[in-house]
Amino acid sequence: MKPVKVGICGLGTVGGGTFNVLTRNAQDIARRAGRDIIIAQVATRHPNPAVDTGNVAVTTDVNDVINNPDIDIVVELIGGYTIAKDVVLGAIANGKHVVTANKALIAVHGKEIFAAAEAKGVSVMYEAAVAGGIPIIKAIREGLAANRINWLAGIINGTGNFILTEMRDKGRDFADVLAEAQALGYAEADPTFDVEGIDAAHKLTILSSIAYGIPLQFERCYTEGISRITPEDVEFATELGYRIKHLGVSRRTDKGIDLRVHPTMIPVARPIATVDGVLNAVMVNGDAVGNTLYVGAGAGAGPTASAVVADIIDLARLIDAPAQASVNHLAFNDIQDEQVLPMDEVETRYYLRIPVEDRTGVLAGVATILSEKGINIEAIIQKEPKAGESLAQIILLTHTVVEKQMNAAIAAIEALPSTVGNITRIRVEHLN
Ligand SMILES: NC(=O)C1=CN([C@@H]2O[C@H](COP(=O)(O)OP(=O)(O)OC[C@H]3O[C@@H](n4cnc5c(N)ncnc54)[C@H](O)[C@@H]3O)[C@@H](O)[C@H]2O)C=CC1
Ligand SMILES: N[C@@H](CC=O)C(=O)O
Ligand code: NA
Repeated sequence: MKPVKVGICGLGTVGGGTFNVLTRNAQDIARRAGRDIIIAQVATRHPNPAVDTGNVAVTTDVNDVINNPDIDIVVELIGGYTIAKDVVLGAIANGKHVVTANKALIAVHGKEIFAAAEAKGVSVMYEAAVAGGIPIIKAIREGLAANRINWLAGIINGTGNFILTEMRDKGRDFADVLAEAQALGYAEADPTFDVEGIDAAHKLTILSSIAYGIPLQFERCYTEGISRITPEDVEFATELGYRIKHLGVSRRTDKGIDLRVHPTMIPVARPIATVDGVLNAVMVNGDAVGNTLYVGAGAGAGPTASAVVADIIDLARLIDAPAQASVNHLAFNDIQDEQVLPMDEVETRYYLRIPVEDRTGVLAGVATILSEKGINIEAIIQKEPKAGESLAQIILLTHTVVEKQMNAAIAAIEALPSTVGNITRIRVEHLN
């Protein structure tokens, strides 16, 4: 059978990994695809010392790849919304299939991109865009296709999980661990995307769309990062039998889809709570299957290339088939607009850390406000001031409460004369 020819745009961490995996595993890949897959051309601004491009044509102009009549599949591994979008739309316009790892592009411009692809009868594949090497898109879109998905929750940013793990296990400094994640090729070009939760929100947007058949709506995803987590909270969480993880959570509720990314305390007994380092993990609950859990490396050259190459193989196998043979870009034929629950309406449990004056009656004052707001306390501890300090801390866990009630309670407790400074709030999920 005629070989399939691939053009790779971007030869950085993921592009380099993709080149190397396609080359190293060429024989097995050909056996799986039913034909040879050949790298016809590469476009990159900078050479990658980890890659020997050998006889493959290398250019600095992506248009050479997009307009190369020999190329069947364009692989976009540049990142960002500008050149990457031109590459993807240009390739589609030229009737080429596309593989991308670019979650920002899919989450924000996916609607336009998929419409263009469908009009041209080509496919855009993006398994690497969510949870790196974990085949989570395939799992939800195909493996769980029989189910009504009730909820999903995941550690979907490798950089963030690596930072939290190193801070907890080795007491390392946030900035120092982030620099290491950048050196290892885990972080985004702009690392605030990792630490402020934007990257995880891109991924949750994509996962939720394919899980529930709703539009991609990144702008409606509540997003909070990990930059304000303190070593103190990590320590108290451990003492209470929890781990702090940066989680993307989406859930079908009577009032709409709950869509949020934020630091989350999870009981240590849940398997996802002990998924550490650059590993990602996604739990998906379907009405027929129950709970399922997927774990693997969420970032880095090899793991991400694993997903990119799997998409290339899927495309190569179906390259002569009619467009209808391919799975829908977002899993459903009809995308239905369901309301995304405003954050104020979300119901969850909470951890609060309240810095207070060290005197009697303070704990009772806090408990009274919570009771007035209808908030039930599950556990409460008062920590004496550390040596040389004057502030005590009240640490508490609540039962489930609506976010707006919790906001009102926090405002009232912060207004008490005995409260000194801001309250830290971390949402708690039991995931069962
Ligand atoms: N690094 C990772 O672990 C993962 C990255 N991704 C996504 O993969 C994509 C690529 O990320 P990385 O490989 O980490 O980035 P990178 O910065 O290592 O590589 C980007 C590559 O694009 C090239 N490039 C930039 N502008 C170009 C232009 N105008 N023309 C031709 N080449 C150009 C650069 O020379 C470089 O080779 C991004 O969308 C990222 O979000 C997805 C999953 C994991
Ligand atoms: N920066 C991302 C890369 C993979 O998507 C991450 O750290 O998860
Ligand atoms: Na994936």
